[in-house]
Amino acid sequence: MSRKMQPMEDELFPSTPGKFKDRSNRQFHRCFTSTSTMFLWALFLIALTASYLSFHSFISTSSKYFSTTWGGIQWERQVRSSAELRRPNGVSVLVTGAAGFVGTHVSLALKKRGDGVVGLDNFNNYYDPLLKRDRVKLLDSYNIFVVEGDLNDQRLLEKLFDVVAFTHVMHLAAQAGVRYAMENPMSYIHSNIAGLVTLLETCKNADPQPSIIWASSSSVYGLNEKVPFSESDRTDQPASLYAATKKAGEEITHTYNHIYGLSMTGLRFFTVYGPWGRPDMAYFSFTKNILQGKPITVYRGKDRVDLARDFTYIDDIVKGCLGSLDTSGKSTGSGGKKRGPAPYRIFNLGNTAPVSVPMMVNILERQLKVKAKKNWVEMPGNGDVPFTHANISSARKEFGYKPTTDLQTGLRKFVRWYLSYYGYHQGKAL
Ligand SMILES: O=C(O)[C@H]1O[C@H](OP(=O)(O)OP(=O)(O)OC[C@H]2O[C@@H](n3ccc(=O)[nH]c3=O)[C@H](O)[C@@H]2O)[C@H](O)[C@@H](O)[C@H]1O
Repeated sequence: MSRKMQPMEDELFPSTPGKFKDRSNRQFHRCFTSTSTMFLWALFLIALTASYLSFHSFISTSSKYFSTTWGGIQWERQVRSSAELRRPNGVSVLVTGAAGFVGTHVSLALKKRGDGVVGLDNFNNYYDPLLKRDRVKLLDSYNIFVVEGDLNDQRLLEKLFDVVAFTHVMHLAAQAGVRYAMENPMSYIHSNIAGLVTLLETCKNADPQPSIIWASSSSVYGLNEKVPFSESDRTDQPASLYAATKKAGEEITHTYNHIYGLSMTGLRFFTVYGPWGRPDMAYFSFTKNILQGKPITVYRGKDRVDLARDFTYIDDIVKGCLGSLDTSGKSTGSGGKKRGPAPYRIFNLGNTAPVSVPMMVNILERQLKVKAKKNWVEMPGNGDVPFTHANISSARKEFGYKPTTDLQTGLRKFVRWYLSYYGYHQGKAL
């Protein structure tokens, strides 16, 4: 090694100064040539490494969100069969978030009246994915096919529109939960902003364009103090990132309505509850804890003021979803071009009868015949609002929306479902 190195050292540091210039010139060229070659090689290696890394991160990001399980003749057959109409003038609906709480109920209701339904869900683990799988088993028994995939997978969305000319999209997929936004803010951007835009991009290009009905939220009213909340009230003071993404959704859908002629209906749901509900919500987690003899945390406002919600039963919400779908009016564009103005609507879907959280706990205690162990805690500043109360006159006028289930009746149905789903043995819910 050292012997091989010797000549090169000699060349670089000549022992005869007089010959230095000549040799150094030649050497300079050779040196320059080899430096530039090395430089090019280094560049090449850097580029190679960078492209490997970005490809690797693309693959891992994609595999996190995009499932490759879709496609193929059998898959297309399932999609088509699920979308088949079984009534004259039926509609074919793509339901996003079909394995979710509201998505499951709406899919069933559409199918039962003879409409074609195809579901889409990414089965994320925000809460127990087993519950989602069980909901899908129920849907499957009604021949509703739920495609596993992410809203941000535009190729999948385009494929679905290639296979079925959906007349409507019932867009219920979202990152839900008000307080979780502090833990995982980016999941809200991924689903409620990026996912929404990907869906709208696909819908705007579809020919024919579908009409879109989608889930906004009562949380957009944020710190609004005027009661009951009307659609024309202020919605520029969100109290959580969740609320902010839903409000952004209302603005984004307006843009697509304005530029591309997509018919848009946003539904502001008020604390929806019922059988097959979301385990992260208070009425659900309280039930679990009460049955297991564990304490529950009940938030209170300043000066020990009770918090209140306009709890709305799932069957009433389903009626509101179908009513708004049936009156949604057509999109006017095609191939990404608007041909005329299309409907842009926003509706509150609430119960118009707020109930305090301690009262909700009280009803649960009576239904479960178990006393709750309550920890009273001042409402942390984590996105909650003190109360919600819907004015539903717009929805009533447009499509006869009229909620009929009070909290007591609705919670009785929920508790019956909960006990049959999770089982109840020797005083312990499983
Ligand atoms: O209408 C909506 O648009 C939203 O409704 C729902 O949000 P919220 O109305 O906040 O429901 P939820 O979490 O059940 O808390 C209910 C009450 O219990 C209180 N609460 C909550 C948890 C707890 O441990 N203790 C407690 O007192 C809490 O302070 C609150 O007063 C959906 O989750 C949300 O995704 C969105 O759809």
